[in-house]
Order: sequence, then structure tokens, then C-alpha cells
Amino acid sequence: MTPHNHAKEGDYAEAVLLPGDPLRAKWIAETFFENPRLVNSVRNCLGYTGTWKGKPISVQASGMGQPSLSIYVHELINNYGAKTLIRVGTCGGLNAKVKVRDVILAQAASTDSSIVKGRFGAFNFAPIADFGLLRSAADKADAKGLKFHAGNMLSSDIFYHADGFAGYDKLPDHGVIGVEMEAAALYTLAARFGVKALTICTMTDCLITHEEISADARQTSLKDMVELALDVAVEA
Ligand SMILES: O=P(O)(O)O[C@H]1O[C@H](CO)[C@@H](O)[C@H]1O
Ligand SMILES: O=c1cc[nH]c(=O)[nH]1
Repeated sequence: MTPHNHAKEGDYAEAVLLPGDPLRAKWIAETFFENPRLVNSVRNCLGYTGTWKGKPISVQASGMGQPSLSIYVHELINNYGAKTLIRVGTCGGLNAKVKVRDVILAQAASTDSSIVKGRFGAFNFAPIADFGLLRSAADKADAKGLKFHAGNMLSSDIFYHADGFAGYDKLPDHGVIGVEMEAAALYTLAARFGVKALTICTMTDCLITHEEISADARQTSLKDMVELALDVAVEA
């Protein structure tokens, strides 16, 4: 047990999905898992374990932002033996070719976060997805006929940029296609502890056109992404 998680040793599967939203964790467990059981509810940051297609799987909400995700992921790896961590998130769109409801596989994650930048001194560390998970997700998405984009994600500590789209500066011009708030810390922790990680996001609001999915409709529009992540996770 930890200050943030009252699950017991063995309560989590080695493969864990990581939505930001605790209610998304509940929805994933209740909608997709066979025999889901609640393993953590500290701070209402819900975690569940069950099976998917007969194989063990867990889901744990990460909360919003890199400090919050870092706590849950650090403990999942070091206290609960997690080996494969797949974030299933929402993101904003920074490139006109990415349409609302499209899936983004975050091949890499740029960041403004001192959590990542502060660790490497003179160096700019490049947080990247596990190649095996990325390849598996791309192959499975193709097989399902799911429209996806693989590329560079921004993990920002800032949701409301004072300068709006201009706040992303030169990143869109350098191929950064989406913005969320956790992938870079997830990839950095996975690298540090030698486990596998991938971030898959559904684009829910385009920062160029301002088209968006309403908060109510977001959950159901995430179904394809969640099924893809589950298929990748249990085969890893
Ligand atoms: O929908 P989730 O997974 O929470 O992800 C995105 O949504 C939150 C911001 O609204 C941030 O956590 C961001 O990364
Ligand atoms: O972090 C996020 C998530 C969704 N949409 C955004 O604009 N930013």
C-alpha cells in the first residue's frame, strides 16, 4: 500500500491502462473488462483489475498533469510490478490533418515540463514510446480500419495558454500534431525503470478550427481507442 493507493500486492495486472479521468477508468472497467473488481479508490482516483479476452488487465486513473501521473506510474511500477503502461487519453489537435475523433499514437512526446527537463542537466532527453507497443498499435489499428496518426505529441503543463494557439510557438511547424498533459512523464519514467509505455489519444478539440466533442459525448467516442489499447496491452 502507498499514500495514494490501497491496493494489495498482486492486485494489479502487469498491463495497465491509464486514463486521466477516474470516471473513464470506471467506464473502461465496467464496459470492457470481464469480472472487474475495484482495487483502488484513494482520492477517488479509481483503479480496477479484470480480464480482457481472458487475459489479466488493469486500469488506473492517472489524474491530470505530469506530477499526478508520475505518482501513480511510479507506484504501479515499483510497488505493484506493472510492466506495460498504456495511456488512453484525450488531446487537442495542433495540425489541420488531424480531425476530431482521430486517434494519435504518440511516437514521441515533447514537453515544457521541468519534471522531464530538470532531470537531464545540459541534455534535452527525447521521451519516446516503446517501439514494440507502437508497432503493435499501428498494425492493429490498420487491421481494424481505424484512422490514426503516429507522431510527436506535446505534453504541456499548461492547459490554458495565455496566447492561445500562438502559445505553441514553433511546435506545430515542426510536426507536433497534438497536445495533452502526461505522455512525456510516462515515457521518461518507463525509460528510467525499464518498462514499456505507449500513449494513445483521441483528438477531442481542434485548436485550429475549434471543433470539439462535448464532454458528454467524449466517453463513447473513445471506444475504438480503448479496444485498440486493450488488444495491444494484453499481447505485450
Ligand atoms: O482526458 P485525459 O486523459 O485526462 O487527458 C487530457 O485531458 C486533461 C485536460 O483536460 C489532461 O489530463 C489531458 O492530458
Ligand atoms: O491537454 C489537453 C487535452 C485536450 N485538449 C487540449 O487542448 N489540451
